[in-house]
Amino acid sequence: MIKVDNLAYQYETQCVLDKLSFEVKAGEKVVLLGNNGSGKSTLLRILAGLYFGEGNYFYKDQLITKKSVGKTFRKEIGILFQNPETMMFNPTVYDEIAFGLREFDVENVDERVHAIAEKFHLTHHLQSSPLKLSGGEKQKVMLCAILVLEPQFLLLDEPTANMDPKTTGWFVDLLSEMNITTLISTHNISLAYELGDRALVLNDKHQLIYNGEIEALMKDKKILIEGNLLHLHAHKHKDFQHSHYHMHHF
Ligand SMILES: Nc1ncnc2c1ncn2[C@@H]1O[C@H](COP(=O)(O)OP(=O)(O)OP(=O)(O)O)[C@@H](O)[C@H]1O
Repeated sequence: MIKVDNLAYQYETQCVLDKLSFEVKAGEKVVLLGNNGSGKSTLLRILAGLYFGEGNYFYKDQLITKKSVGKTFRKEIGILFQNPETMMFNPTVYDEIAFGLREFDVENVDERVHAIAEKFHLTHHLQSSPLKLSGGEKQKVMLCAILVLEPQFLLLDEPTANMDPKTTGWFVDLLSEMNITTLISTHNISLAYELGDRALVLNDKHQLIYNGEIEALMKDKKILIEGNLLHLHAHKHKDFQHSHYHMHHF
């Protein structure tokens, strides 16, 4: 579905993605792991056609450049930002969900908005201002606004960051039911298992240091440490000092 070849990106003089190459095949659910600032959000924005880096990015074998990005690409790719508020600009939840449908001249807007709101348990909020909802509810509204367009490639940036355990469980089930190619960034390594089959790991030097099965990653201490997913912690219990590895779940 997508192929990235030697992709690099820098903000002014700071390199934040260093020559990444990987593919995501149609139907796959891939988890993107890495420390704060390793470049995950930037990568997702490039894949959504919002930023353009060096190297090549192909979507369905088409080279994506500023010039080649068209309406079909925009409709087929859905991106959920880490902070949902940055995507909200409509007066009601209804309008927020309907916005993309109207923009792309999709038929039966009202029917579609109500159907997805019901699935997401948001019907009672349809006339509310989206900004007045809780963090987790805002995330749900923006996810609805994306999914109602039936995207083919879904980019999710820390989608569970604002969700409580129950909503996170609901979200994991939703994701596994959906048959959409997905790349999802998270810090929560224990969730990685439930969110996808394959993992990509970025290190602090913004390089791709792992591309493979999540199960094998969990056993690869070297990569887990380099990706800051595992740390050696020293503890003191009374007079006894010891240290052990500790997995970072959040
Ligand atoms: N608009 C910007 N201008 C300049 N630097 C930026 C900009 N956005 C991000 N950066 C820098 O680029 C680097 C990568 O940021 P990015 O948000 O892609 O990382 P991340 O892996 O998503 O981090 P986090 O896990 O904290 O969300 C960081 O050092 C960040 O400070």
